[in-house]
Amino acid sequence: MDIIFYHPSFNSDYWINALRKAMPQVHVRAWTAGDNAPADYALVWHPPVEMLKGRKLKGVFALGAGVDAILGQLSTNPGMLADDIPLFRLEDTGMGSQMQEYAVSQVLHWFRRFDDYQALKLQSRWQQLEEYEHTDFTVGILGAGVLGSKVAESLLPWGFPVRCWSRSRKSLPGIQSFAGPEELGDFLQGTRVLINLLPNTPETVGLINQSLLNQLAEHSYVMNLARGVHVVEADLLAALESGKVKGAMLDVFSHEPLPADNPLWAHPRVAMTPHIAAFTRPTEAIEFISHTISKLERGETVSGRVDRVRGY
Ligand SMILES: NC(=O)C1=CN([C@@H]2O[C@H](COP(=O)(O)OP(=O)(O)OC[C@H]3O[C@@H](n4cnc5c(N)ncnc54)[C@H](OP(=O)(O)O)[C@@H]3O)[C@@H](O)[C@H]2O)C=CC1
Ligand SMILES: O=CC(=O)O
Repeated sequence: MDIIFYHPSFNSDYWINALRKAMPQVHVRAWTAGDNAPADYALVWHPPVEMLKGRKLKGVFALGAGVDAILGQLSTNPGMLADDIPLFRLEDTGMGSQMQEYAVSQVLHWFRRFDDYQALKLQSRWQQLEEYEHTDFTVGILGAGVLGSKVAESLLPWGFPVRCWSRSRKSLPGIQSFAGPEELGDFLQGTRVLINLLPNTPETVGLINQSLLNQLAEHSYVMNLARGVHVVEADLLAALESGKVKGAMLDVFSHEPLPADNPLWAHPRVAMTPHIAAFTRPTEAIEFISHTISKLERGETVSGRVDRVRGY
Protein backbone atom coordinates (compact mmCIF):
# COMPACT_ATOMS: atom_id res chain seq x y z
CA MET A 1 0.00 0.00 0.00
CA ASP A 2 1.23 3.53 -0.82
CA ILE A 3 0.50 6.76 1.03
CA ILE A 4 1.39 10.25 -0.18
CA PHE A 5 1.76 13.12 2.29
CA TYR A 6 1.60 16.89 1.79
CA HIS A 7 1.44 19.70 4.36
CA PRO A 8 2.70 23.22 3.60
CA SER A 9 4.20 23.80 7.06
CA PHE A 10 4.57 20.53 8.99
CA ASN A 11 7.97 18.82 9.19
CA SER A 12 7.39 16.19 6.49
CA ASP A 13 10.41 14.06 7.49
CA TYR A 14 9.12 13.82 11.06
CA TRP A 15 5.62 12.87 9.92
CA ILE A 16 6.81 10.36 7.35
CA ASN A 17 9.08 8.60 9.84
CA ALA A 18 6.27 8.47 12.38
CA LEU A 19 3.81 7.15 9.76
CA ARG A 20 6.30 4.46 8.69
CA LYS A 21 6.73 3.39 12.31
CA ALA A 22 2.97 3.20 12.85
CA MET A 23 2.36 1.33 9.57
CA PRO A 24 5.58 -0.61 8.80
CA GLN A 25 3.97 -2.52 5.94
CA VAL A 26 3.04 0.71 4.07
CA HIS A 27 5.18 2.79 1.68
CA VAL A 28 4.84 6.42 2.76
CA ARG A 29 6.35 9.25 0.73
CA ALA A 30 6.23 13.03 0.72
CA TRP A 31 4.44 14.21 -2.42
CA THR A 32 6.41 16.66 -4.54
CA ALA A 33 5.40 18.41 -7.77
CA GLY A 34 5.49 16.06 -10.73
CA ASP A 35 4.95 12.88 -8.65
CA ASN A 36 2.26 11.00 -10.59
CA ALA A 37 3.12 7.53 -9.28
CA PRO A 38 0.11 5.62 -7.93
CA ALA A 39 -0.99 5.86 -4.30
CA ASP A 40 -3.82 4.39 -2.22
CA TYR A 41 -4.31 7.16 0.33
CA ALA A 42 -3.37 10.85 0.52
CA LEU A 43 -2.79 12.79 3.75
CA VAL A 44 -3.11 16.49 3.03
CA TRP A 45 -3.56 20.07 4.17
CA HIS A 46 -4.05 22.79 1.53
CA PRO A 47 -2.86 20.40 -1.21
CA PRO A 48 -1.90 21.60 -4.68
CA VAL A 49 -4.70 20.62 -7.10
CA GLU A 50 -2.28 18.57 -9.23
CA MET A 51 -1.47 16.33 -6.26
CA LEU A 52 -4.97 14.84 -6.20
CA LYS A 53 -6.39 15.54 -9.65
CA GLY A 54 -7.15 12.37 -11.64
CA ARG A 55 -5.87 10.02 -8.92
CA LYS A 56 -7.72 6.81 -8.11
CA LEU A 57 -7.43 6.92 -4.33
CA LYS A 58 -9.12 4.81 -1.67
CA GLY A 59 -9.35 7.85 0.57
CA VAL A 60 -8.04 11.30 1.42
CA PHE A 61 -7.38 12.42 5.00
CA ALA A 62 -7.41 16.11 5.91
CA LEU A 63 -4.73 16.73 8.54
CA GLY A 64 -7.08 18.82 10.67
CA ALA A 65 -10.65 18.93 11.97
CA GLY A 66 -12.02 21.53 9.56
CA VAL A 67 -12.39 20.68 5.89
CA ASP A 68 -13.54 24.08 4.66
CA ALA A 69 -10.25 24.76 2.85
CA ILE A 70 -10.26 21.53 0.87
CA LEU A 71 -13.99 21.76 0.13
CA GLY A 72 -13.39 25.33 -1.06
CA GLN A 73 -10.67 24.07 -3.39
CA LEU A 74 -13.05 21.38 -4.65
CA SER A 75 -15.76 23.89 -5.43
CA THR A 76 -13.42 25.80 -7.75
CA ASN A 77 -11.68 22.65 -9.07
CA PRO A 78 -14.40 19.98 -9.17
CA GLY A 79 -12.06 17.55 -10.94
CA MET A 80 -9.60 17.60 -8.06
CA LEU A 81 -11.23 14.69 -6.25
CA ALA A 82 -13.76 12.31 -7.80
CA ASP A 83 -17.10 12.21 -5.93
CA ASP A 84 -16.66 8.55 -5.01
CA ILE A 85 -13.33 9.07 -3.21
CA PRO A 86 -14.08 9.40 0.51
CA LEU A 87 -12.72 12.42 2.36
CA PHE A 88 -11.94 12.00 6.07
CA ARG A 89 -11.03 14.52 8.76
CA LEU A 90 -9.39 14.23 12.17
CA GLU A 91 -11.82 13.60 14.99
CA ASP A 92 -10.48 14.96 18.27
CA THR A 93 -6.96 13.43 18.11
CA GLY A 94 -5.96 15.56 21.10
CA MET A 95 -7.74 18.72 19.93
CA GLY A 96 -10.64 18.16 22.35
CA SER A 97 -8.52 18.58 25.47
CA GLN A 98 -6.78 21.63 24.00
CA MET A 99 -10.16 23.24 23.30
CA GLN A 100 -11.27 22.41 26.84
CA GLU A 101 -8.18 24.11 28.32
CA TYR A 102 -8.70 27.19 26.17
CA ALA A 103 -12.42 27.54 26.86
CA VAL A 104 -12.34 26.79 30.60
CA SER A 105 -9.43 29.14 31.28
CA GLN A 106 -11.10 32.00 29.40
CA VAL A 107 -14.57 31.52 30.88
CA LEU A 108 -13.01 31.52 34.38
CA HIS A 109 -10.99 34.63 33.45
CA TRP A 110 -14.21 36.49 32.65
CA PHE A 111 -16.20 34.97 35.53
CA ARG A 112 -13.57 36.01 38.12
CA ARG A 113 -13.49 39.46 36.46
CA PHE A 114 -9.76 39.33 35.70
CA ASP A 115 -10.49 41.54 32.66
CA ASP A 116 -11.93 44.24 34.97
CA TYR A 117 -9.11 43.84 37.47
CA GLN A 118 -6.53 44.20 34.70
CA ALA A 119 -8.22 47.46 33.60
CA LEU A 120 -8.17 48.71 37.23
CA LYS A 121 -4.54 47.71 37.60
CA LEU A 122 -3.65 49.82 34.55
CA GLN A 123 -5.18 52.79 36.40
CA SER A 124 -3.29 51.87 39.65
CA ARG A 125 -6.69 51.40 41.34
CA TRP A 126 -7.17 49.04 44.30
CA GLN A 127 -10.86 48.18 44.19
CA GLN A 128 -12.83 45.05 45.02
CA LEU A 129 -15.68 44.37 42.58
CA GLU A 130 -18.94 42.55 43.15
CA GLU A 131 -18.75 38.82 42.48
CA TYR A 132 -20.57 37.30 39.50
CA GLU A 133 -23.08 34.49 40.14
CA HIS A 134 -22.74 31.17 38.28
CA THR A 135 -26.45 31.32 37.56
CA ASP A 136 -25.89 34.57 35.61
CA PHE A 137 -23.12 32.97 33.58
CA THR A 138 -24.84 30.61 31.17
CA VAL A 139 -22.37 29.31 28.59
CA GLY A 140 -23.81 28.58 25.15
CA ILE A 141 -21.80 26.59 22.63
CA LEU A 142 -22.54 26.90 18.92
CA GLY A 143 -21.78 23.42 17.56
CA ALA A 144 -22.06 20.25 19.61
CA GLY A 145 -19.88 17.96 17.57
CA VAL A 146 -16.62 16.31 18.55
CA LEU A 147 -15.06 19.50 19.95
CA GLY A 148 -18.16 21.45 21.03
CA SER A 149 -19.46 18.57 23.14
CA LYS A 150 -16.08 18.13 24.85
CA VAL A 151 -15.94 21.84 25.67
CA ALA A 152 -19.51 21.72 27.00
CA GLU A 153 -18.69 18.78 29.29
CA SER A 154 -15.57 20.48 30.65
CA LEU A 155 -17.51 23.57 31.78
CA LEU A 156 -20.12 21.68 33.81
CA PRO A 157 -17.94 20.84 36.84
CA TRP A 158 -17.29 24.58 37.32
CA GLY A 159 -20.96 25.14 38.06
CA PHE A 160 -21.98 27.07 34.94
CA PRO A 161 -25.31 26.34 33.26
CA VAL A 162 -24.25 24.94 29.86
CA ARG A 163 -26.26 24.73 26.65
CA CYS A 164 -25.41 23.87 23.08
CA TRP A 165 -26.85 24.43 19.61
CA SER A 166 -26.50 22.03 16.70
CA ARG A 167 -28.40 20.79 13.67
CA SER A 168 -29.60 17.63 15.37
CA ARG A 169 -30.69 17.33 19.01
CA LYS A 170 -28.13 15.95 21.48
CA SER A 171 -28.53 14.15 24.74
CA LEU A 172 -25.47 15.17 26.72
CA PRO A 173 -25.93 14.74 30.49
CA GLY A 174 -26.48 18.08 32.23
CA ILE A 175 -26.36 20.10 29.01
CA GLN A 176 -29.43 21.73 27.48
CA SER A 177 -29.63 21.00 23.76
CA PHE A 178 -31.14 23.31 21.16
CA ALA A 179 -31.46 22.23 17.55
CA GLY A 180 -31.97 23.91 14.21
CA PRO A 181 -32.60 27.50 13.14
CA GLU A 182 -36.01 27.54 14.83
CA GLU A 183 -34.39 27.07 18.27
CA LEU A 184 -31.47 29.46 17.81
CA GLY A 185 -33.38 32.37 19.38
CA ASP A 186 -34.18 30.39 22.54
CA PHE A 187 -30.55 29.23 22.73
CA LEU A 188 -29.27 32.82 22.56
CA GLN A 189 -31.80 34.17 25.08
CA GLY A 190 -29.93 34.30 28.39
CA THR A 191 -26.61 33.08 26.99
CA ARG A 192 -23.90 35.14 28.70
CA VAL A 193 -20.83 33.49 27.16
CA LEU A 194 -21.03 32.40 23.54
CA ILE A 195 -18.42 29.91 22.32
CA ASN A 196 -18.28 29.13 18.62
CA LEU A 197 -17.28 25.64 17.47
CA LEU A 198 -19.26 25.36 14.25
CA PRO A 199 -17.77 24.22 10.94
CA ASN A 200 -17.44 26.76 8.13
CA THR A 201 -20.33 26.03 5.76
CA PRO A 202 -22.61 28.24 3.65
CA GLU A 203 -25.20 28.10 6.49
CA THR A 204 -22.78 29.21 9.22
CA VAL A 205 -20.79 32.00 7.49
CA GLY A 206 -21.61 35.37 9.08
CA LEU A 207 -23.88 33.77 11.69
CA ILE A 208 -22.37 35.81 14.53
CA ASN A 209 -23.75 39.13 13.33
CA GLN A 210 -25.65 42.10 14.77
CA SER A 211 -28.95 40.23 14.95
CA LEU A 212 -27.43 37.28 16.82
CA LEU A 213 -25.35 39.45 19.18
CA ASN A 214 -28.43 41.53 20.07
CA GLN A 215 -30.16 38.40 21.36
CA LEU A 216 -27.43 37.54 23.89
CA ALA A 217 -27.63 38.53 27.56
CA GLU A 218 -26.46 42.03 28.46
CA HIS A 219 -22.66 42.37 28.96
CA SER A 220 -22.02 39.08 27.23
CA TYR A 221 -18.76 37.57 26.05
CA VAL A 222 -17.86 36.01 22.70
CA MET A 223 -15.21 33.36 22.12
CA ASN A 224 -14.52 32.31 18.53
CA LEU A 225 -12.54 29.09 18.27
CA ALA A 226 -13.81 27.87 14.90
CA ARG A 227 -13.34 30.07 11.82
CA GLY A 228 -13.04 33.84 11.35
CA VAL A 229 -15.76 33.95 8.68
CA HIS A 230 -18.38 33.07 11.28
CA VAL A 231 -18.08 36.53 12.85
CA VAL A 232 -19.06 39.80 11.15
CA GLU A 233 -16.21 41.83 12.60
CA ALA A 234 -17.90 45.24 12.17
CA ASP A 235 -20.96 43.96 14.06
CA LEU A 236 -18.81 42.57 16.87
CA LEU A 237 -16.95 45.89 17.17
CA ALA A 238 -20.27 47.76 17.27
CA ALA A 239 -21.58 45.43 19.98
CA LEU A 240 -18.39 46.00 21.99
CA GLU A 241 -18.81 49.77 21.61
CA SER A 242 -22.43 49.68 22.75
CA GLY A 243 -21.51 47.52 25.75
CA LYS A 244 -23.85 44.72 24.71
CA VAL A 245 -20.71 42.57 24.39
CA LYS A 246 -18.27 43.14 27.22
CA GLY A 247 -15.34 41.14 25.90
CA ALA A 248 -14.20 38.91 23.08
CA MET A 249 -11.55 36.21 22.83
CA LEU A 250 -10.72 35.44 19.22
CA ASP A 251 -8.48 32.67 17.90
CA VAL A 252 -9.50 32.81 14.24
CA PHE A 253 -10.00 35.62 11.73
CA SER A 254 -11.36 36.14 8.23
CA HIS A 255 -7.87 37.10 7.11
CA GLU A 256 -4.96 35.29 8.74
CA PRO A 257 -2.50 36.59 9.74
CA LEU A 258 -4.73 39.43 10.97
CA PRO A 259 -3.71 42.58 9.01
CA ALA A 260 -1.79 45.16 11.08
CA ASP A 261 -4.44 47.85 10.50
CA ASN A 262 -7.35 45.73 11.79
CA PRO A 263 -9.06 47.60 14.69
CA LEU A 264 -9.34 44.37 16.70
CA TRP A 265 -5.62 44.54 17.50
CA ALA A 266 -5.97 47.74 19.52
CA HIS A 267 -9.36 47.13 21.11
CA PRO A 268 -8.91 47.02 24.92
CA ARG A 269 -11.67 44.44 25.41
CA VAL A 270 -10.57 42.06 22.67
CA ALA A 271 -8.00 39.36 23.42
CA MET A 272 -6.63 37.18 20.68
CA THR A 273 -4.42 34.25 19.81
CA PRO A 274 -3.04 33.32 16.37
CA HIS A 275 -5.14 30.25 15.46
CA ILE A 276 -3.65 28.03 18.15
CA ALA A 277 -6.77 26.91 20.04
CA ALA A 278 -6.02 23.31 19.04
CA PHE A 279 -3.00 21.99 17.16
CA THR A 280 -2.89 18.79 15.13
CA ARG A 281 -0.84 16.43 17.30
CA PRO A 282 1.19 13.96 15.22
CA THR A 283 1.01 10.94 17.56
CA GLU A 284 -2.74 11.07 18.06
CA ALA A 285 -3.43 12.03 14.42
CA ILE A 286 -1.30 9.17 13.07
CA GLU A 287 -2.95 6.72 15.46
CA PHE A 288 -6.38 7.83 14.18
CA ILE A 289 -5.32 7.66 10.51
CA SER A 290 -3.59 4.26 10.77
CA HIS A 291 -6.50 2.81 12.73
CA THR A 292 -9.00 4.17 10.18
CA ILE A 293 -7.01 2.84 7.23
CA SER A 294 -6.78 -0.63 8.83
CA LYS A 295 -10.55 -0.66 9.31
CA LEU A 296 -11.17 0.55 5.75
CA GLU A 297 -8.89 -2.18 4.41
CA ARG A 298 -10.91 -4.76 6.36
CA GLY A 299 -14.14 -3.31 4.95
CA GLU A 300 -15.34 -2.11 8.37
CA THR A 301 -17.28 1.07 9.08
CA VAL A 302 -15.25 4.05 10.21
CA SER A 303 -16.03 7.49 11.57
CA GLY A 304 -14.63 10.82 10.43
CA ARG A 305 -15.98 10.71 6.89
CA VAL A 306 -16.95 14.13 5.60
CA ASP A 307 -20.34 14.64 4.03
CA ARG A 308 -19.27 16.80 1.10
CA VAL A 309 -22.80 18.04 0.40
CA ARG A 310 -23.45 19.03 4.03
CA GLY A 311 -19.98 20.65 4.11
CA TYR A 312 -18.55 19.08 7.29
N1 LIG B 1 -9.13 27.23 16.13
C1 LIG B 1 -8.57 26.04 15.99
O1 LIG B 1 -7.39 25.84 16.32
C2 LIG B 1 -9.39 24.91 15.48
C3 LIG B 1 -10.63 25.12 14.95
N2 LIG B 1 -11.41 24.06 14.56
C4 LIG B 1 -12.75 24.32 14.02
O2 LIG B 1 -13.71 23.67 14.84
C5 LIG B 1 -14.75 23.18 13.99
C6 LIG B 1 -15.58 22.12 14.70
O3 LIG B 1 -14.86 20.91 14.78
P1 LIG B 1 -15.57 19.55 15.23
O4 LIG B 1 -16.25 19.69 16.53
O5 LIG B 1 -14.56 18.48 15.09
O6 LIG B 1 -16.70 19.42 14.10
P2 LIG B 1 -17.98 18.45 14.09
O7 LIG B 1 -18.30 18.25 12.65
O8 LIG B 1 -17.73 17.27 14.94
O9 LIG B 1 -19.12 19.34 14.78
C7 LIG B 1 -19.79 20.34 14.13
C8 LIG B 1 -21.02 20.73 14.93
O10 LIG B 1 -21.64 21.86 14.31
C9 LIG B 1 -23.02 21.57 14.11
N3 LIG B 1 -23.51 22.28 12.92
C10 LIG B 1 -23.04 22.23 11.66
N4 LIG B 1 -23.77 22.99 10.83
C11 LIG B 1 -24.74 23.53 11.58
C12 LIG B 1 -25.83 24.39 11.32
N5 LIG B 1 -26.06 24.87 10.08
N6 LIG B 1 -26.64 24.73 12.33
C13 LIG B 1 -26.44 24.23 13.57
N7 LIG B 1 -25.41 23.42 13.90
C14 LIG B 1 -24.59 23.06 12.92
C15 LIG B 1 -23.10 20.08 13.93
O11 LIG B 1 -24.43 19.64 14.17
P3 LIG B 1 -24.82 18.08 14.13
O12 LIG B 1 -24.09 17.44 15.28
O13 LIG B 1 -26.28 18.06 14.31
O14 LIG B 1 -24.33 17.58 12.80
C16 LIG B 1 -22.07 19.61 14.96
O15 LIG B 1 -22.66 19.54 16.22
C17 LIG B 1 -14.00 22.72 12.74
O16 LIG B 1 -14.84 22.67 11.62
C18 LIG B 1 -12.92 23.78 12.60
O17 LIG B 1 -13.34 24.80 11.75
C19 LIG B 1 -10.98 22.77 14.69
C20 LIG B 1 -9.75 22.51 15.21
C21 LIG B 1 -8.84 23.55 15.62
O1 LIG C 1 -8.11 24.86 12.46
C1 LIG C 1 -7.66 23.75 12.52
C2 LIG C 1 -8.35 22.56 12.16
O2 LIG C 1 -7.86 21.46 12.50
O3 LIG C 1 -9.40 22.66 11.51
